[in-house]
Amino acid sequence: MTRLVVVSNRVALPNELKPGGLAHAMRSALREIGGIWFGWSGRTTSQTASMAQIQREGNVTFATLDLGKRDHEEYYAGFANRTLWPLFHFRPSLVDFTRQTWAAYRRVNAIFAEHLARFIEPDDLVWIHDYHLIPLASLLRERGIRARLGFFLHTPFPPPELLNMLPVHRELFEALADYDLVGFHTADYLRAFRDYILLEAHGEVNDTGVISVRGGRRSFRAGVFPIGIDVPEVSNLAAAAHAHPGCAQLHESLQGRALMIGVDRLDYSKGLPERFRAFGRLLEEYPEFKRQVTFLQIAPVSRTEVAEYRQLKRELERIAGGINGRFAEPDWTPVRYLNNAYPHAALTGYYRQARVGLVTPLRDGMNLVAKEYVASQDGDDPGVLVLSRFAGAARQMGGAILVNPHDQDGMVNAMRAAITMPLADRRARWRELMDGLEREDITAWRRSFLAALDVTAEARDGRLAGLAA
Ligand SMILES: O=P(O)(O)OC[C@H]1O[C@H](O[C@H]2O[C@H](CO)[C@@H](O)[C@H](O)[C@H]2O)[C@H](O)[C@@H](O)[C@@H]1O
Ligand SMILES: O=c1ccn([C@@H]2O[C@H](COP(=O)(O)OP(=O)(O)O)[C@@H](O)[C@H]2O)c(=O)[nH]1
Repeated sequence: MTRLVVVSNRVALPNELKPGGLAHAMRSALREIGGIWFGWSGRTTSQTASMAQIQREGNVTFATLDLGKRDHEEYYAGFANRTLWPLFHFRPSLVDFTRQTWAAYRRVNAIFAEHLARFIEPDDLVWIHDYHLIPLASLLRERGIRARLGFFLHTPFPPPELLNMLPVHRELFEALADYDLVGFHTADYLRAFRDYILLEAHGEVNDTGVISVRGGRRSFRAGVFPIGIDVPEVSNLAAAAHAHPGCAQLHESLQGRALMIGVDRLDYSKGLPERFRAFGRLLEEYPEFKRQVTFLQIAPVSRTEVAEYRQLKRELERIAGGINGRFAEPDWTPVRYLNNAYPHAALTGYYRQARVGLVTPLRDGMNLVAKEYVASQDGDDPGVLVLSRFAGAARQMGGAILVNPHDQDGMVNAMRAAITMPLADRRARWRELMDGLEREDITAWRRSFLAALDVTAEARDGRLAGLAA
């Protein structure tokens, strides 16, 4: 029987609240069909564990590993989040490359491969996620694993001119060819990947999308699979959220003022300083919004092991304090800035109360908050989404007001247009956006990727059988 084995650095263990789109998305996908989820436990110990811990919830088995302090620091906080994350988010000046963290990245991937190889069966579909685990297919193949291996990248994939700044780019990116299928959120990322293969890996892409490398000895596929959300689940939570005490308190505290909301991990890719400054400019240029609009930014801390994330936290405290110091009045605080994480039962209710959803990253693989905001609205009186053109979600969500977060005037105009948009326009935009969310939801994402992986590997086995005959 075919089993699904999901592998990711971040695992959403039962009853754990962990902000981050990948964990939320995989939780919904696995709950639907069951399977095994393997990854880091989220705990660091003195030494990386020699045994995976197993726990079960319904039809999902979680197998997780504690990472040693040094492995975690060099692999997760080091190569994954100080080298690859800024590189994939078009921030070369933040890229910090060392041979030491590169070695740790390969070491931890080899540990993952060693554990996984023990329980992968030949008929399994193995779905590996994100930039933490790029070398895993090669390491599993070296250990004799013949099962179907798929990889999905949740971040952007930048053009080759950026990627080739990484001293080890060939070794790292050519390893993607050992998967049967490589998936991206958008056609832009796929194009950049194909360009990389043509220019740097001397590969070829044929008319049917098959990519061949290593002088034609290895072929695989790559495709576009935009991640979605569980629309009815989010909509139902939002509709029921008025009963949630936190939602009722928020409603009362607004005293009829319009709410603008942002919900993001505290990450420099999310464009938070730009968003805060644009809100300050809005109040300066359009004083009629003073006392009429409140901006709530939920920004749970993230990756605090990395210095840039700690600096960003200080910067946002300074900007929010500056805006409040300048514009606040005894009974109105323009910016409410929170570092706590909230469960979906509360978040969906906050989204529903917000006249405007601000999702303005400088770069983002997809951005699920944009989709959750729309699915949480009341269709009779929906809010308006202001969305960065640099989020993968912008490729599917043309019904939002699209902005360039580097353009402060444009951001101010977009905020103003969103707050004042007439009901008929809000309804029309919302309907268009909801149609898209329902068409390309979490189930469609999971099904289309796994169906393509099934076909791809069958084709590969056919070729291998043909070669052997
Ligand atoms: O695991 P963390 O280091 O705490 O970070 C959380 C996740 O952040 C990134 O999420 C991405 O996946 C989302 C779903 O596809 C997508 O919408 C978003 O644009 C991405 O940023 C990261 O890629 C994950 O690996 C992390 O788990
Ligand atoms: O306090 C919070 C903040 C965020 N999230 C969730 O974290 C995910 C963020 O995913 P997104 O794709 O927007 O960005 P990422 O953090 O993965 O880069 C979304 O499902 C949010 O609802 C959450 O549950 N609680």
